[in-house]
Amino acid sequence: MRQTPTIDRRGLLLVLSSPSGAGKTTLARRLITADQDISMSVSVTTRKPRPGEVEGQDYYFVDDPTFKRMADNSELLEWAHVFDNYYGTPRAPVEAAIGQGRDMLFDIDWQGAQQLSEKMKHDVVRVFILPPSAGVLEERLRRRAQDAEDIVQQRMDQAAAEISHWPEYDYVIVNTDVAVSMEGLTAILSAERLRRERLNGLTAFVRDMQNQL
Ligand SMILES: Nc1ncnc2c1ncn2[C@@H]1O[C@H](COP(=O)(O)OP(=O)(O)OP(=O)(O)O)[C@@H](O)[C@H]1O
Ligand SMILES: Nc1nc2c(ncn2[C@@H]2O[C@H](COP(=O)(O)O)[C@@H](O)[C@H]2O)c(=O)[nH]1
Repeated sequence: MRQTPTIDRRGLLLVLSSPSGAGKTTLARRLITADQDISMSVSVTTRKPRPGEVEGQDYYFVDDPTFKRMADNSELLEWAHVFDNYYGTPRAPVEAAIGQGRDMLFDIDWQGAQQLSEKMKHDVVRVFILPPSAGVLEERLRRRAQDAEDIVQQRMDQAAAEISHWPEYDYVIVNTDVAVSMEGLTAILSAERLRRERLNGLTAFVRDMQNQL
């Protein structure tokens, strides 16, 4: 059997944003399980853990002074104030992954997506997840049953503002059915991995071939 040659490439940063409850955490978890070549960026947050959330897996849960110190020391690649709490992306794992040609997945809001795009423009692929309707969004927030009523209401109140950022993204997926959304997401990832600009081993590969011709 003929083998496809391996061509070195830069890692990419796949960003998922959406109004709260549209399903990005659900899609992110599935993608991480299905694809061994992408790993999750674990954010730091001052939010309290939800039932079942695991330290170091869902988030690094810290207090306000710790978050401030990390931001002041440039340990965060981006950070934002979202729904009365601070959230940020630790810098070191992202820089290591990119250099080693590994991909990273981000579940961050539009402010984080903007900051990441400014800093690492060509490495970032942005996907906006929309719910099928406002009614379904509210239903999902309630069915998750992990936030108090006032928090669900606050997130619904913010949904229109969040959604207004969709034109800043490279792709948009309407998350009606998880399996169909996953097909879209994996297609995006496969195509983006093949982009010529990311294949930094391509020049050497082609030159070798030309020398053999
Ligand atoms: N396509 C779908 N069909 C039905 N339910 C879904 C779908 N996608 C996600 N859900 C459910 O909707 C709820 C919210 O999903 P999830 O927590 O993934 O949203 P999120 O966008 O990550 O929210 P947040 O921004 O608050 O973290 C969960 O209970 C999840 O199981
Ligand atoms: N800018 C950033 N936004 C982040 C980060 N981690 C999560 N988030 C976003 O916050 C809201 C709320 O999340 P929840 O877990 O409390 O429901 C959601 O939109 C996330 O995408 C981050 O590091 N930076």
